[in-house]
Amino acid sequence: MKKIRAAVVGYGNIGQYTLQALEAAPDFEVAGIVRRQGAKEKPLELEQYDVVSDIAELHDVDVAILALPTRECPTYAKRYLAMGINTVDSFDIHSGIVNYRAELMPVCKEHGRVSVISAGWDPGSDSIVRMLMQSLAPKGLSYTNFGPGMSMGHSVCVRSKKGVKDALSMTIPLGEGIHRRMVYVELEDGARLEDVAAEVKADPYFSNDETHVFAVKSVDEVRDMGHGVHLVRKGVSGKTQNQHFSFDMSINNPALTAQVLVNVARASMRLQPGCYTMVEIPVIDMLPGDREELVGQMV
Ligand SMILES: NC(=O)C1=CN([C@@H]2O[C@H](COP(=O)(O)OP(=O)(O)OC[C@H]3O[C@@H](n4cnc5c(N)ncnc54)[C@H](OP(=O)(O)O)[C@@H]3O)[C@@H](O)[C@H]2O)C=CC1
Ligand SMILES: N[C@@H](CCCC(=O)C(=O)O)C(=O)O
Repeated sequence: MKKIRAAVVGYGNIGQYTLQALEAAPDFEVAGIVRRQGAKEKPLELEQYDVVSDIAELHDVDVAILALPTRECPTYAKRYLAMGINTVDSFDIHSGIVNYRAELMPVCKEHGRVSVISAGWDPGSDSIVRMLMQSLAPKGLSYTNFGPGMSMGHSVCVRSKKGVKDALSMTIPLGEGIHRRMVYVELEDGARLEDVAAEVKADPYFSNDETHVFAVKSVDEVRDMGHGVHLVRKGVSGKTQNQHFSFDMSINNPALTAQVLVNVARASMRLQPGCYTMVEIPVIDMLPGDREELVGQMV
């Protein structure tokens, strides 16, 4: 069977784990890696692959996996869809997802392509669990409690601020879906901690949460990419109260995000043109293998 040709766009944390997930998948082949610096200083593990600065230099790309800072995803997605390439990304600004989907929908329709947005673990697989729990007890309360662990999205956001060389944002659960942000920054020479802290606290990624910013000598010495979630719902099924559901996981953040991106890249090849979030995709389309066999094994 013909393999799906996927390009990895951006070779940071998620990009590196995406390459591993593609190499482990039976139905994919790597079309190449797109980096801002192209093939300059090509890492050893990329020796066998085309590394380019523009996706147009790669041939027959079915799907581009955008392993980019969230705020860069819309620009790249629109360009690639217009080139006839499906896109998937892990855009994680929850309040921006509806608008982002509306922005990409006409582009997908015009070019007959598929984009799966906000696919990771949150937003992403957690969104499916939240929706399933809500359907099982339509009345009630749900809470998503993260961590403690490293948020890649929040860390990327802090790294984009002037005067920041490197950053780690840890998410600390306070209960009932409330979190504290502990941010560790390595500053550029001459940068002032109070200026950086003010910019971070004003950013929509942080502005709704209690946030503390600390300067450290080396972010590398304090970084651990573990994370997790405890999702709970207590509510009412039909007219019966006190139904209690929970979902837990403890994970390596970029490894899980990358696996989900590969799963939705696969699903993108099976969907009608349009822009989708994960809750809109049949879960079975995210797995490799024969549909009948999967139904037989897992239903
Ligand atoms: N939905 C979810 O569950 C999750 C979502 N995420 C999202 O994944 C995103 C990426 O995280 P992570 O991999 O840790 O980030 P990194 O910073 O490690 O990697 C991003 C890569 O994108 C490229 N890049 C950086 N800046 C720009 C720019 N301005 N324009 C174009 N390309 C750029 C670089 O690759 P190169 O130098 O090769 O060009 C960089 O290494 C986060 O922003 C987060 O929102 C992460 C985890 C979970
Ligand atoms: N989008 C997150 C994954 C979910 C955890 C989270 O949102 C958080 O720690 O705040 C990330 O970028 O790591």
